[in-house]
Amino acid sequence: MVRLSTVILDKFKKRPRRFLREGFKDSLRVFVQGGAGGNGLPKFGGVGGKGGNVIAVAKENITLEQVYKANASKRYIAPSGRHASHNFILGTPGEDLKFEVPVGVTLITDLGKKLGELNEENEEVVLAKGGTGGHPKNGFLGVKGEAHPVKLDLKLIADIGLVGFPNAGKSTLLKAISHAKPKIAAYPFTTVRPNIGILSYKDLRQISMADLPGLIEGAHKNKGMGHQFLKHVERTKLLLMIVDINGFQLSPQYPHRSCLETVMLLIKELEMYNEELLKKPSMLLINKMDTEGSLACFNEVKEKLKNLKDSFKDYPSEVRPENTLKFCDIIPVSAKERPEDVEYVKNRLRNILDVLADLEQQEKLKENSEMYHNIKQKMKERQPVRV
Ligand SMILES: Nc1nc2c(ncn2[C@@H]2O[C@H](COP(=O)(O)OP(=O)(O)OP(=O)(O)O)[C@@H](O)[C@H]2O)c(=O)[nH]1
Repeated sequence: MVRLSTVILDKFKKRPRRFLREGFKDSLRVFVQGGAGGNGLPKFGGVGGKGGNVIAVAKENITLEQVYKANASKRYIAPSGRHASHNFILGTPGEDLKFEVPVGVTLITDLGKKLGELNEENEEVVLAKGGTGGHPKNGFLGVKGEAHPVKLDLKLIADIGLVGFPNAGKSTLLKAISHAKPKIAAYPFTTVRPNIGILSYKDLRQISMADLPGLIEGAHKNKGMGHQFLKHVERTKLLLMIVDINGFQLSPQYPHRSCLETVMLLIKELEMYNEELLKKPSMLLINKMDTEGSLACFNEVKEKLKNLKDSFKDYPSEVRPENTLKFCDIIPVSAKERPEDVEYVKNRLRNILDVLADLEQQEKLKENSEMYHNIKQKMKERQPVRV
């Protein structure tokens, strides 16, 4: 009887949701320890070998999931240096232990010290230094290597970060505009991990776009998946916000939000996460413009969207952000029904990114010429005095 009820209970037991089991890993905590230095040999003045360092090396096309699978113990301990001996008066140093991590990882200790950021293929950061070998100054005793846990915090590097509440059409747009194959369904939270799509242009220019899911009203209070994915926006050059012209309602117990309210709420969530995000260049897409009554609705809100800050006063504080994003473009589209809209958006995105790149270049040149000017000035001041 007991067995029977266990079997029945087992059947109805809430199963873990698939996405929770196979979740996208964007952080991993590992333990690193540099090798100990070998002892010296006082009798002959021998010096012990230095311990090996633990080094993280950035690689494209590798995920944190793979890093974890490659070493489930999550311990990286570099070999020690050899002791000095009669035959080898200088102990052989321990080899460095290198392991691969994805490009885009920031390495932080538990005390919050940032050890480095890996943004380019083959870049390296030393996570734990090996100890020095024993020599006269340390009494010929090898020193232990550094040892501490390190958090590998992955922030995707994409040119464009796509944000919107669930069901707005993020996946539909990403699929239409790039080669990505995200899941699409008529219910919220289909996307539970960031998807990256590549926008390819005829002249072979490529732009990456990350669909950042899971954002809902109240995410800053850790509702839903909270701000889990918003950290990825920090590294994008352009924010692409997408909202449904018909507004949004998470579920019947939540209020229905109009299109304008949705835009405000999204800005509010970004602001609550990091107000610096509001300084990013951005573009707003009003989606599902093929649905009934959408044009009338858009004509009604168009001006308000252009002068968003002026509309704030008409809305309660729960909806209203303190500041706003400045949209370079506000474009009505149908991501699902009108490929021409998608093509237009694709070209506008490229134009904005190209302009941004030009500005960045000019800024760099200005900085450089200022730097040269300063150097010249300083050199003049320090010219040797002729007697
Ligand atoms: N009529 C219409 N439906 C659309 C349009 N774009 C998306 N949809 C539909 O809206 C629903 C949600 O689309 P998704 O692309 O999955 O939305 P999402 O924002 O990625 O949703 P999450 O994965 O929950 O974050 C799907 O049923 C789509 O077919 C559009 O332009 N017009």
